[in-house]
Amino acid sequence: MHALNLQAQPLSLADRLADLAVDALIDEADLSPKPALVDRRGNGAHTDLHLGLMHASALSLWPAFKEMAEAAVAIGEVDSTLREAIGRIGREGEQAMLTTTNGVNTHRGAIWALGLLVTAAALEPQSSSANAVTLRAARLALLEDRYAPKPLSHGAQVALRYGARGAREEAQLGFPSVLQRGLPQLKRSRANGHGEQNARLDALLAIMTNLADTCVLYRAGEEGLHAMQSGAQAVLDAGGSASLSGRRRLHELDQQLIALNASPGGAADLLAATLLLDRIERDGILQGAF
Ligand SMILES: CC(C)(COP(=O)(O)OP(=O)(O)OC[C@H]1O[C@@H](n2cnc3c(N)ncnc32)[C@H](O)[C@@H]1O)[C@@H](O)C(=O)NCCC(=O)NCCS
Ligand SMILES: Nc1ncnc2c1ncn2[C@@H]1O[C@H](COP(=O)(O)OP(=O)(O)OP(=O)(O)O)[C@@H](O)[C@H]1O
Repeated sequence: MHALNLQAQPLSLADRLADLAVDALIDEADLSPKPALVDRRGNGAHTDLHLGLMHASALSLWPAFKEMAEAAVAIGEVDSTLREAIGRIGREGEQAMLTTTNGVNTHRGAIWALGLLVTAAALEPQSSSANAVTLRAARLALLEDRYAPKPLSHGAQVALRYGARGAREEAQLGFPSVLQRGLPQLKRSRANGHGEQNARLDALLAIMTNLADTCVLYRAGEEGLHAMQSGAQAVLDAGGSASLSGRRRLHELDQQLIALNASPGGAADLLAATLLLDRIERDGILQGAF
């Protein structure tokens, strides 16, 4: 008779990266109080989203992130074959998301940003600094996907109206909002002893100070975008989320953005990207993986 083998199986690299991506999405959704976004307190400016839906959506994306990482390992270099493979997997992931949420867009931008980063990380797990991973992700984002449909998405409408190129440009430039805003602020606020949740809120605010968020532009135009950028800067200038006057400003910003219907969904995606890259830098990808 054989004894039952209860030893945990080591995770594959793709399993580990999919875990990290889903964790980053759940950490972003749970972080509270985020201005006008879905969080533990409520639905922010959204009528069709809630926290349970964000969690279910994040979990539904695990197979897509795993498959993207596997494609990176199998193909092994940044080329059109890999670009088109992850494009197809991303679209399938989006269908899984829409099936889970009954047609509501919970994570479209996140599939794009985190999908590229997971793929880039899996390509060279030994080279996993945020700089190196975002550079590979940018090279992938610059390649054309011949099979990508070109719908008149909200982002495309905003590009026509305001000239903002949104999620695609952010990735093609190597995620400057993450490298130059989110990650440095996360580290600064941690170093100042502000506590992890406040450091994450400050990182989100730092991203919001400068982002041309197409969700905000679509819903609230340039007035909404200005309110988001200047309001986020005011919170940081007042001492950030950990200070009493920063908290007051953050509450005002939340109220103002909700009144304008200006939900910064693009900034939320880039916070999730920041958390993913921070975790990869701190813990490595290979830990727990083979
Ligand atoms: C590039 C994407 C995001 C489409 O962009 P587009 O601007 O046309 O679309 P849409 O308005 O639907 O949404 C973009 C989403 O990006 C996020 N976002 C908004 N502004 C920004 C910004 N400045 N920076 C980063 N993300 C942003 C928001 O969550 C927003 O909802 C993507 O969905 C896409 O084209 N996918 C095709 C499939 C593919 O190639 N996938 C690759 C798998 S990794
Ligand atoms: N915590 C969050 N709350 C709200 N949106 C988020 C959050 N995290 C990420 N997002 C991003 O915001 C986007 C959803 O924004 P939005 O609802 O404005 O999208 P839309 O489909 O363009 O608009 P609408 O709902 O007006 O049709 C998603 O693509 C998602 O990636």
